Amino acid sequence: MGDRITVEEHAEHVAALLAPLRDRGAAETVPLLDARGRTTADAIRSAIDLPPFRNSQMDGFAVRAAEVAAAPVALPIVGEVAAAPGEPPALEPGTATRIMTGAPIPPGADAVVPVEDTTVDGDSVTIRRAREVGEYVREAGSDLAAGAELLGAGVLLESRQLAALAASGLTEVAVLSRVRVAVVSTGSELVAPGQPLGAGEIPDSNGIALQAAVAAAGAVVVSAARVRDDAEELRARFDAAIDAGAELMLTSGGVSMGDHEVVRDLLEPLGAWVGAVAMQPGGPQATATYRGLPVICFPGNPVSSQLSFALFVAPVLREIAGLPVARREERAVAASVTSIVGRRQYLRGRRMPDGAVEVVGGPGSHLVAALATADVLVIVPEAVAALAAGDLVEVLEL
Ligand SMILES: Nc1nc2c(c(=O)[nH]1)N[C@H]1C(S)=C(S)[C@@H](COP(=O)(O)OP(=O)(O)OC[C@H]3O[C@@H](n4cnc5c(N)ncnc54)[C@H](O)[C@@H]3O)O[C@H]1N2
Ligand code: MOO
Repeated sequence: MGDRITVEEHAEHVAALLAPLRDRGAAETVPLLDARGRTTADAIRSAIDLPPFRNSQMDGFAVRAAEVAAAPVALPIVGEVAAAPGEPPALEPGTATRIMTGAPIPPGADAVVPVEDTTVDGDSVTIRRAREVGEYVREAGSDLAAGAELLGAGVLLESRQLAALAASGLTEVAVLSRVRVAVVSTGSELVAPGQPLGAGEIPDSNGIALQAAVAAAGAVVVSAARVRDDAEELRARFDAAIDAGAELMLTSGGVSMGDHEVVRDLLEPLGAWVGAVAMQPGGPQATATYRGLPVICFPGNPVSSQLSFALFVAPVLREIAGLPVARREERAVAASVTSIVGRRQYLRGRRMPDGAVEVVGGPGSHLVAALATADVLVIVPEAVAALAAGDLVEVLEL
């Protein structure tokens, strides 16, 4: 392991390795309910007017505005139109038609008087308030005309965009395809979460964290596994992941200085970069290509591995998926903290109602439970040895 490289140098290195994933240009068509959180691949035009027909905005009476201008005016009630299939008959001059919200406006009517402004007496209605032409009438295409752009390309689909697609009669949408990722947890001590723990064993929490984080970054996990500290087992797992369609491999563990560093053992002879980044947690890192595909290797400690994904891989995957990048902001630290000069320290923090940020847990990279109570990373620059309560720090939203 040579000199430590900077966080920015490592980020650039990872981004360069992942650059080929940006040019996939691939799209896939998915049902609307599978499209939430995905990004449109193309601009989409509505084939129909929104709303599709002229309809009432109120429960009330469809009238000719000119006939009620001198309100109060009594008109005979002729017929009723509900929000239901079918075309209403034309409004006879000198009459009013009962109408419900969303019901088609009868031909000839040009205004709706809400029921609150009327008095009904048998078959007659007294319109107590005049209305302008067009009042409470929702014109066809007044939201969006047929043929107009409903959504642009690169739009993140949330429930409101899906509603607009459904309203225009679509059942599916072309979205950017997701980067296919393999997650490999290395370590002979690892067992599946929930398995009884033998002596020296721990649950594989990095596997869960990384799979969930990959999905949150808009990519998809196509292969997830644990391997023991055995380079051939890791090789077989990479080969299986490639068979499963993986375009990117992420590993945790096995990159530091011990005697059983499986990631180093397999990848260093293949030309991997294995080194150290001037940060804590997350110092030991590695990058490689395996059979032409990028492999990004995170240190095994749970905080280190989650943090490394968030800093180096998530921004690239999110950009590819069209998702917004994590927010950074400045906050005052609630209490004094110390740091290691020469390392960028990523402390775990929680934003407080008064706007300050409190550091939770210690700096240790094994503190998986404390990380779960954090909502930001508190970034202490390399040159800073200590911060006093009230000092401003940059925080990165988790
Ligand atoms: N002599 C040195 N020792 C270590 C150094 C160093 O520079 N010199 N760096 C330390 C730092 S910092 C880190 S971080 C770790 C990184 O080591 P590895 O990437 O080789 O990770 P492992 O040794 O495999 O595991 C470290 C730690 O994390 C636990 N772990 C691993 N995988 C998982 C998982 N999937 N889920 C939950 N926990 C996991 C593992 O049991 C270890 O406790 O090296 C230090 N040592
Ligand atoms: O850098 Mo290690 O990730 O501190 O624990």
